[in-house]
Amino acid sequence: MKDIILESNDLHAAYGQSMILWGLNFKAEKGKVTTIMGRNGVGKTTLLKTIMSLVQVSKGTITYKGEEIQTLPSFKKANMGIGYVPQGREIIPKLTVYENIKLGMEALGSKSKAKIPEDEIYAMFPILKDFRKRLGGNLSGGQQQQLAIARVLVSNPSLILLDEPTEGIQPSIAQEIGQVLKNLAAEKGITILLVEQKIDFAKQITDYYYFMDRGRMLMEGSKDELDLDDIRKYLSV
Ligand SMILES: Nc1ncnc2c1ncn2[C@@H]1O[C@H](COP(=O)(O)OP(=O)(O)OP(=O)(O)O)[C@@H](O)[C@H]1O
Repeated sequence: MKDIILESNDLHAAYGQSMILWGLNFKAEKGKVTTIMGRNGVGKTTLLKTIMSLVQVSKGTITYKGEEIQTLPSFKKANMGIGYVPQGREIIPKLTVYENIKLGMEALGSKSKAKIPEDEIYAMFPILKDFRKRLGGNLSGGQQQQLAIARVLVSNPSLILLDEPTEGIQPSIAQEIGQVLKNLAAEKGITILLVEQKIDFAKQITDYYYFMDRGRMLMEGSKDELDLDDIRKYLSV
């Protein structure tokens, strides 16, 4: 049987009176990359925010490692091993690269040790080692994205949610980031839930796809089942 880490059932979420997620069902399997695609404004970011309790669930459930988590606060979810890399990265511009990474470690508390130590992080993203003392705000978009992933990694996640990590970054860095994410899933068993609009990036790393439309899942399938040309057409309509 597949080892499902995260699952939603009949998930509804709204901003005030405006319902955005309308009974959404999906699953993310352990150690796999699950990608949610869909046109602008269909609710992809809202879904990740709802998983993190930044938007409240109005109906339905979210289950993480067999436990219902839809009513838990964000910090608790972070402590349970759910890492979130939001759109726009949200690194602290006035702190150095090292200090930004340290913030991720501090989230663990003094007793725990990062399972992925700093050395390993620097091996994944060598540029962060070179720029350890540089201010976060002085990094390029791609370097900031790498830093945001590094910061989440030192907090020992079992699951990482990423919101359009390739937005506004050059293709060669996007490819490097894709390779790191793929390795984290395949070698460390970390589950990746990715929101992405760029099909060429998604194709590089995805095991299973979902396509969202107006707050519902419209289509799903494994990388072998889906015809990516059809998807391309659908996304560009
Ligand atoms: N804070 C908010 N308050 C009210 N409505 C919002 C808020 N944030 C987003 N929305 C609306 O919710 C809908 C879904 O937005 P969301 O950002 O989740 O879509 P998305 O699929 O991630 O799109 P994009 O790719 O453009 O980020 C949109 O109609 C958007 O205008």
